[in-house]
Amino acid sequence: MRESISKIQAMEILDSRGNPTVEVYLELEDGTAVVSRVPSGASTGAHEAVELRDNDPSRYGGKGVSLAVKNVNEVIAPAFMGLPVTDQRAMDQRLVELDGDPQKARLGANAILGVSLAILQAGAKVHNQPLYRYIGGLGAQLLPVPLLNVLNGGAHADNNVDIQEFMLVPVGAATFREAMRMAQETYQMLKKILQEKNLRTAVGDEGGFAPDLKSNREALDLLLLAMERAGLKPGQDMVLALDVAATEIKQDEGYIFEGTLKTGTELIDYYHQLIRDYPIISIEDGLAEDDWDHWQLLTERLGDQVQLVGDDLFVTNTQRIQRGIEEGCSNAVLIKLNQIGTVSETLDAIRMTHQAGWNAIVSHRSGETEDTTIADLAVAVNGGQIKTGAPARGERIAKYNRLLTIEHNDPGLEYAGWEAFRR
Ligand SMILES: O=C(O)[C@@H](CO)OP(=O)(O)O
Ligand SMILES: [Mg+2]
Repeated sequence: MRESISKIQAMEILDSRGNPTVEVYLELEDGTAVVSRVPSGASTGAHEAVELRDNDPSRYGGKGVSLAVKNVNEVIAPAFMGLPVTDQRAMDQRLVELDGDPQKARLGANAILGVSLAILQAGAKVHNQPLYRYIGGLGAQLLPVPLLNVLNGGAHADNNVDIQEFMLVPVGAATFREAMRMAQETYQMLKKILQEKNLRTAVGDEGGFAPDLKSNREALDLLLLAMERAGLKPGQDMVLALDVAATEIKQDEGYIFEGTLKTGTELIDYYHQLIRDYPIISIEDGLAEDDWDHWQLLTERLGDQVQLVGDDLFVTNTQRIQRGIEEGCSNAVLIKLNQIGTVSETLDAIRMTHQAGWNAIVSHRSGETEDTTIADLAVAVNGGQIKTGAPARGERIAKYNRLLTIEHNDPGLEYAGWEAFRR
């Protein structure tokens, strides 16, 4: 059969941080060939599927992925020869069973995801459809609002700012193209303002600037200034989103925030004041991955005023999302393919999230490649939002360019705009 797999071959390549990651080449009987590349996080959650690294200090300081590559070539490839790529769910199920470990620790989620993504791409080619149509069918109608990380702190930068990501959200644009122009002009203006103030314009892992600042509020003030000087109205044309990545600042007794130890409740008070003072539409990981009680309190207090996104809390895992829905923890889920390891399980996580009336935000990792699958995924599931870094650096731009192309080629799609936040 022409859609049967005739070759799967993995190799070690490098991600945007220069760390090794997995690339998978897959070929069908009829010669159709595809390549997938796997991303990698830095502020990873403890409950994520396992990214298999070699732990051999003589290669890449122990970060090599030759074991994961070997697992693809020697374990997965032989088990998939001759199988058709068009039943994604069956293929993913087979991958999950072949591994057998709930966290995919045996073969590695990086090995498994590489194959799952390659199968997805090959399936789209067999059907002669763009990836977003193949995944989403005729239901795919929305171009996502980009959440652009333009100022970095935390684990993604070498500065003294403790919120990991400050993001621009161009909700007021009429099209995706206009959203990118607004974001790009604000990003360039921010650079100019930093230069005027003699602040560093070095960038963090996702392309956002990483200046040393006195406080998180100073960062927010700079962003508002940049918007205004770019001719935009904060709160109308553009709003802000944060990823606190609070798991990274969690200690046994509380959270180390702005130099002092704070309780979960004090952090919630802080966010409350922050959303009164700034046009913030979304706060991700405001609390740590296992602090369910404070997540519940946060949602009770602020859930009707702001989007509260669980990233490390849920790790794209339906068991954890289910608990969050039952206990009223957050009202949105960050979606990362490599946190769970297969395309089908990722789609299940999105479906569960949407069924609860919550938002699903498709996201990159801080370590990325030129793979653009997440751009198509965001369109396919009508997620309405995508988080994929600054409007700079090739590996982030690749996703934005893919969305510009999709918009250009398919005038039937609509930019989500404010609607994305009114689920
Ligand atoms: O925390 C996050 O949301 C991500 C992506 O921005 O970072 P990392 O990939 O390092 O987990
Ligand atoms: Mg996060």
